[in-house]
Amino acid sequence: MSSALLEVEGISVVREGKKILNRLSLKAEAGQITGVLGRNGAGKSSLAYAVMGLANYRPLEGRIRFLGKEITDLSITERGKAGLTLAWQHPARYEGVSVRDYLRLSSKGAGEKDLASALSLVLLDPKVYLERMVDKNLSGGERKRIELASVYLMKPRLSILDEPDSGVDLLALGEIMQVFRLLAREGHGVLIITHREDVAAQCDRSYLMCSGAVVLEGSAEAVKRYFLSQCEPCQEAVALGMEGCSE
Ligand SMILES: Nc1ncnc2c1ncn2[C@@H]1O[C@H](COP(=O)(O)OP(=O)(O)OP(=O)(O)O)[C@@H](O)[C@H]1O
Repeated sequence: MSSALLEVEGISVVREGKKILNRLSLKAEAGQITGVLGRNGAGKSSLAYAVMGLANYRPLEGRIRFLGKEITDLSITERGKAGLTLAWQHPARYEGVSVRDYLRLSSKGAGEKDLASALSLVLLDPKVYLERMVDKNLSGGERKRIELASVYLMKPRLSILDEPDSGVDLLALGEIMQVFRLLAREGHGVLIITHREDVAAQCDRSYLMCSGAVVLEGSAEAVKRYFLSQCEPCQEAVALGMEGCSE
């Protein structure tokens, strides 16, 4: 039996008559950071939604397996219970909820010390931030970091992180990658969705996506090189009748 935590096998998703995922296959292993790299519009977020089971992203063909069991027809809630979590590209705001309560919700049983150390991991001072509200007064980057702290406390079997660097400055990025590394070292799986080759390069393995399909799989460094070499795999995608990237 395969050891992969997540196995996506040949899924296709159509939205408003457009095939946004095209027989896409990939795997994410426990204890590893897997990257999905692609330009804007490649279909990365759609892949995350399909894996999480959002209603409009049910595959027309193919299947998704998690921990060896088929989950293609499971609801979002059932997938969450099985250990899948998605940190959205744009984190939500919760008016009237303090950072402390928000973090507590994500991890039953976490004590004050755990909350503080999770905030410190994402470079936010617990003395300042535990009392703040998860509302519009937090900057986008602060909310993003708080969401990542909550994922760290939750410790799902597989965290899917959609553009975890968005709104986060370059200096903090290296530290934040360390949070994912910690999760992987603890045996959890991490799937990072990104359009930045420097983020993908820090993963253990990566996939390059173009026009809803995986066009290259390999070491993160190799995928980064391909991506930077004017995205040659895109030419292959075009040859297969897909749209290819616009650039
Ligand atoms: N509901 C929808 N109806 C029509 N087209 C859609 C819909 N959702 C997504 N798409 C299209 O599918 C393609 C993939 O979108 P997706 O958001 O998955 O890309 P992405 O790689 O995450 O992009 P970005 O890096 O800009 O976030 C895009 O061309 C997008 O316009």
